[in-house]
Amino acid sequence: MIAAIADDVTGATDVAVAFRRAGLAVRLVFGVPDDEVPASDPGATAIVIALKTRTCPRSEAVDQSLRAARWARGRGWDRLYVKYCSTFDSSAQGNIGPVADALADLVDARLTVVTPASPVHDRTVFEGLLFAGGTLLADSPMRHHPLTPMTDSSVPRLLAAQTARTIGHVRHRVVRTGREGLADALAALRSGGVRYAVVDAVDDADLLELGFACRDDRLVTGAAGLAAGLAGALREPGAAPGSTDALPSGPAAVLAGSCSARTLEQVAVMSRAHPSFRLDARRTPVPDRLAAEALAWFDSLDAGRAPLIYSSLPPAELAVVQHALGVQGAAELLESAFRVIATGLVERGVERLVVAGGETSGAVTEALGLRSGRVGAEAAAGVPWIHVDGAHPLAVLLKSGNFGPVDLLVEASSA
Ligand SMILES: Nc1ncnc2c1ncn2[C@@H]1O[C@H](COP(=O)(O)OP(=O)(O)OP(=O)(O)O)[C@@H](O)[C@H]1O
Ligand SMILES: O=C(O)[C@@H](O)C(=O)CO
Repeated sequence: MIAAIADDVTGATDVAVAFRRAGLAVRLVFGVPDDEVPASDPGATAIVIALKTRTCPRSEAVDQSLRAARWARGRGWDRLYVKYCSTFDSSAQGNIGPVADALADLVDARLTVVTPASPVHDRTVFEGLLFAGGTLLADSPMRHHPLTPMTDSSVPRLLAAQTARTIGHVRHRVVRTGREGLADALAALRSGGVRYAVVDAVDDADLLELGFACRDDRLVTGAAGLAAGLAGALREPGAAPGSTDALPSGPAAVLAGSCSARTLEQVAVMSRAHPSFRLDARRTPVPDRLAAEALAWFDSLDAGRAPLIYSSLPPAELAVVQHALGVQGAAELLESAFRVIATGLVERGVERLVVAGGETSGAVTEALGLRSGRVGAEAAAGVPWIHVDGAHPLAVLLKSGNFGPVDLLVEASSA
């Protein structure tokens, strides 16, 4: 019924569980699917394709998104949902605008809805301004993001930097009139030649009405909030199916490559009570050596509490590393190290792997060669366990940088 293409892996698990909560049976696929990936499980009503296209070069993001969209449409998934971050993480180059432009052309969409609102995560849009945790985005900790610092809160303005197409706005007072008023407002924009409608939304009720207003669109874009609204508008009444898989009983480990404010708190809590190892990219600026140090440390541990390996740093210290190694250089070095570490941990028998950060999770899932998974229980809002299909038991918890309570890493790795 609906195929979501997510620009990072933690976002994919967030949207997958939002669909599931709203009553759709979901399949999660990692990377651009190929012919070996089954088009769906019998009875699946949603498929989520997890890409790593948030910060890659624009042409690559467009190419991968188009290939994923063609794969989905060729297999009967006729509605596309582009999932970006609820904090609209992107740069002036994209990739939200270029990907949306390309997919709109693919499906011949005249007007496409845009709203990053995700009330379950306290992200709201009012008068076109994006709020995170009740604060304007540009005043929130997102202004310090290592790769996509967000220093403007206006969604129309952020989008306008990324597309040449006309952008309109639907104000909250119109949203509050409900699905018919919204449909009229969208129709008026469409007939005026507007290509993107940024729509205000402050709660789930707004997003459900918007879901009804755009339920017949071939392309819709948003974060997990509108995905839930759309799923609510599309689903047949009935029970919400969910994976009943038990978590594997083998050892757990945590990898944190996110420098987001919430991850920093979670790392601080976990490192007080669990063995922890910080990846120091400046001291050891060679990924394989950095990974070897971490794995040697892991090998020296006695069995006991789950270990934490992290690179998370607060903004001032992060700036020092980025100054020394370059923004991309530091990110690539650490992501490469996390790839080797994750593979080493699974080879050493880790069966439950918790990963903090979308880029980091993308690197880890690629390195582990994960292809698809079933969406399991939610450890926190928007953070479900994913039971990976494969020869060995493995469950991964891919946590968005700012999601989850402060004890999430401890709780998840003790589960
Ligand atoms: N100490 C560090 N110095 C420089 N870069 C770092 C450091 N630690 C992590 N990074 C890089 O910062 C980026 C963090 O992005 P990531 O997507 O993993 O986290 P996030 O943005 O907080 O998560 P999400 O996208 O799920 O909200 C990664 O590319 C990572 O390699
Ligand atoms: O929408 C969000 O905030 C998350 O799903 C995400 O994309 C973080 O990377």
